Amino acid sequence: MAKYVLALDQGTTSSRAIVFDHDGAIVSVAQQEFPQIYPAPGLVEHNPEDIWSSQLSVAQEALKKAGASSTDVAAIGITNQRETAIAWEKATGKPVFNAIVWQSRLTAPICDELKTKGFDKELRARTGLVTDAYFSGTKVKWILDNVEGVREKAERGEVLFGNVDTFLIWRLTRGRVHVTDATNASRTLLYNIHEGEWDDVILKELGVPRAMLPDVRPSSEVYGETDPEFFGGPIKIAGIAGDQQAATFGQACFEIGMAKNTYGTGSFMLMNTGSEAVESKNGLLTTIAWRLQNQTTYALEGSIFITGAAVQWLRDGLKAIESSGDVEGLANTVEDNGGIYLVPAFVGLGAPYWDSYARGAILGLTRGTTMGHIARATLESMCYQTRDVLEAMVADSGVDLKALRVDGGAAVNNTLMQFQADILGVPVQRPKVAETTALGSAYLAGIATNFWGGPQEVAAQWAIDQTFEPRMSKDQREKLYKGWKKAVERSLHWEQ
Ligand SMILES: Nc1ncnc2c1ncn2[C@@H]1O[C@H](COP(=O)(O)OP(=O)(O)O)[C@@H](O)[C@H]1O
Ligand SMILES: O=P(O)(O)OC[C@H](O)CO
Repeated sequence: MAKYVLALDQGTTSSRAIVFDHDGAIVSVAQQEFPQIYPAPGLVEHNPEDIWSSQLSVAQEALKKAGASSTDVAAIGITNQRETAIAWEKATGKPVFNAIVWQSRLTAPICDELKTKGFDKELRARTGLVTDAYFSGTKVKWILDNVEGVREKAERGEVLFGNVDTFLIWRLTRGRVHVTDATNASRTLLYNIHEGEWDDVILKELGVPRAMLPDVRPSSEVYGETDPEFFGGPIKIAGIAGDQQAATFGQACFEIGMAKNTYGTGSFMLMNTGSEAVESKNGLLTTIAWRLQNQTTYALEGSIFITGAAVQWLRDGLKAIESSGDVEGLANTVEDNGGIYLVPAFVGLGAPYWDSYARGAILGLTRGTTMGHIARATLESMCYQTRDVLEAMVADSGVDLKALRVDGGAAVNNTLMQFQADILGVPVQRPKVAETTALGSAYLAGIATNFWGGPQEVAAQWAIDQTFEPRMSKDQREKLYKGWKKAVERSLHWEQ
């Protein structure tokens, strides 16, 4: 009998594989970073072969560490950096261009044109998304328009498109399965979230041939089996979700009004809005949280492009710290931010500002400023941005958040989590299993293969590691936040 589920978590900076047991506990983990490609300021790409080879190798390593063979594994769940667009030749599986990463501003001019035409309103109504270079649709259009010969082949169905989930499944099944799930589809700017289909009006406007698009399936079902060669025998692929949706599932946010925030490269807050696709009037996205047996659950999302990546910049760019974990000690060399605000608009700003042309800024510098203040301002910027999206979420949903569930690589930072609770005025709950993204995709795969019973079993397994209660006075909280809003103002439209 199968004892485990294997989760493949293909993130922006690393590929991870985690083996979970029936209690939802981690049995083994393997992780590999892979190269980031920055062709020009504001552009970010990955080599799809790096994505594939790192992901396959960590999957094999995680199974080996667990001492597991293919028959020990009930299923594989796939979760992925979302929106990142890949196109490849059907016959050979060979990518026709680099993966254009979600962060890349490459298609900002295409988005400007769509907005000038007024098509942004159609896009918002049909997809729940704003017209921004973040999403896959304009990236696919760019590849079709700029890589020679691709458009003709795509029209004949000889070049296929997929997000990272689709590409990995194509490779794992040796070209037998071309699918995605509703959560990933809802991030493409090509999918009608109300009708549950690729949207012909949008496909026509962007000139994207339907023949190149994957089948859109629920987030939990058996899509196919891995080629026996990879893991010594076939394993069912039975769960797919974009990483932020998978984390929302892994955090057991099953009731309307429950929300989680993930602190990785960027931060993404999702609030469950049930069977209703709530339209945002405050700069958030309406997205699909998951689809189980054709029942769609929606969410409001606040997507923040840079949070943990600003800590990486302190490490790699400024060389102020040796490892990301050192930021906490450096920030604690000072008592407060000393009036410093850092706006990490390195690739523009996402929710709720949606300004591709904003750029990073450090404000309030004096002769007394130390690297400690800058480190503190970096951590605080993660929390202020989260407050920006939480305010929008409360305004859109009418729900007063009782607690925020947190996860992601930076959530281990207690100083950060305490400041987050202080600046929101809401308790912050960190769960025992911090790998909620991988866990969520494991649950989706395990539910499809009867390894787990359903969401109620997931909710029963969720447990708190630590709660951070707000301790700051309201006056102090509002004063600090006012300073942030002023700093953001200064960074907007910088490149225009
Ligand atoms: N102790 C820490 N304090 C603040 N940020 C941290 C800490 N540890 C890691 N990070 C940041 O968290 C991010 C890694 O988180 P992870 O969830 O693995 O990201 P992703 O899935 O986006 O690649 C990095 O950007 C890193 O700088
Ligand atoms: O890879 P992560 O964890 O930074 O997540 C990226 C998001 O899915 C982008 O929308």
